[in-house]
Amino acid sequence: GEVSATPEPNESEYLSPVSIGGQTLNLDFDTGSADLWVFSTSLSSSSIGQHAAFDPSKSSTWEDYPGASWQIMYGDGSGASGTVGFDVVEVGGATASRQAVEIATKVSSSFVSDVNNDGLLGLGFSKINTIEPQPQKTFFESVLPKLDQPVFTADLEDDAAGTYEFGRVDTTKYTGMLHVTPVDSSNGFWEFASTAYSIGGTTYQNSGASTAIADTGTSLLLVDDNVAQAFYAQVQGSQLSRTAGGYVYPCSAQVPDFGVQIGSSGFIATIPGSDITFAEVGQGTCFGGVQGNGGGGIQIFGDVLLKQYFAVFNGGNESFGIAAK
Ligand SMILES: CCNC(=O)c1c(-c2ccccc2)csc1NC(=O)CNCCc1c[nH]c2ccccc12
Repeated sequence: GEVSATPEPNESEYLSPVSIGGQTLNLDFDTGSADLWVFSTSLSSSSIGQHAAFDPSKSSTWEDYPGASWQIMYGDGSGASGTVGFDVVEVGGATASRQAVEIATKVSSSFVSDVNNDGLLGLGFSKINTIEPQPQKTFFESVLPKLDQPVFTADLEDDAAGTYEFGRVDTTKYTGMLHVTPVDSSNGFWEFASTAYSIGGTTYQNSGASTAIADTGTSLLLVDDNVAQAFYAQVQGSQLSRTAGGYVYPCSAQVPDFGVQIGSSGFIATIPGSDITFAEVGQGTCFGGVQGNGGGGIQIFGDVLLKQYFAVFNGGNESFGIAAK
C-alpha cells in the first residue's frame, strides 16, 4: 500500500499523526533512532502536561510484553524509559498489526517541555532498538513486506508542513536526478560515506570523520569539528560560545553556502548561506545550523540539510538518495 503522513513542522521537528490502538498521537519521525515510544498515562500528570498520552487500558487490541523494558538516551542528554507492549499502529494508510509500542514511564524534562511531540517513531534499524530482553522491529520494518516498494520518503519543509510517504517514491516531488548512495546499516543508522565538503563553492577533502548519517530526528548539521572550524573561519565575527553551546555570529554576518558530500559519488548537497542560521540567541547574535559533532567519527546530517532536499530511504537495497525539489 501507499501511505502519506503529513507532519506538522514545529521549530526543529516534524510531527506526524499516528494511530495506536485507535488513539491518535503526534510522533516525531526519527531516522536516527529505532524506538517507537509514546507518552503514556503511567507518567505523572505534571509530566503529561498538554501532551496526548497513550492509555493501553483503553485499547482493545493492546497486548502486554511481560517483563520487557526499554531505556534510551540521546546525545543531547534527553532520554526516556518504560515498559513495552504490542498494538495496531497505523500511519497514513499502512498498518502494522502487531507493532512493539514502548510506553514511557519516565521522560526527561526536554521532552516534557516539548509540548508538540507525544513521542518518537524510530525509522533507523532495529539493531539499535533498546527493548530488553529482545530488540523489536521498527514500524518501517514491520510494514516493509506489505509495501509496493520497500521505501519511505521524507520531504521536510522549512515552515510549511513536510511529508513522509511509505511504499512509493512520488517522482513529482523532486526535480533532476536522485543521487543514491549505498548505506552501511551496521551501526543501526542510515550511514554513508562523506569525505568532502564545500564552502562558498570551493570543495575540500575531510580530514577527520569519513561517514555521515541521514537523521530526521536531529535539527542541526553536525559535521567533523575541523570542518565546522573551517566553515566559521569564513564567517566574520563568528566564535565558539560555550554558553550558547556552539558557533555563534552576528546575525548581520555574510554566511557562505555550505555543502557536504553524499556518498563517494562526488555529489555535494548544498545549503544556501541564507538558510544556515538556526536561531537568534539575543543581542543580535545568531546560532549556526552547522556545528561540530564533538569529535565522534560519524557526522549527523539533520534537518538543516534534509529540508533542502527530497530524501528516499530504501530498505530493500539499503540505500539513501536525495534530489533537489
Ligand atoms: C541531538 C539528537 N541527536 C543525537 O543525539 C544523535 C547522536 C549524537 C550522539 C552524541 C552526541 C551528539 C549527537 C548520534 S545519532 C543522533 N540522532 C538521534 O539520536 C536522533 N534522535 C533524536 C531524538 C531527540 C532527542 N531530543 C529531541 C528533542 C525533540 C525531538 C526529538 C529529539
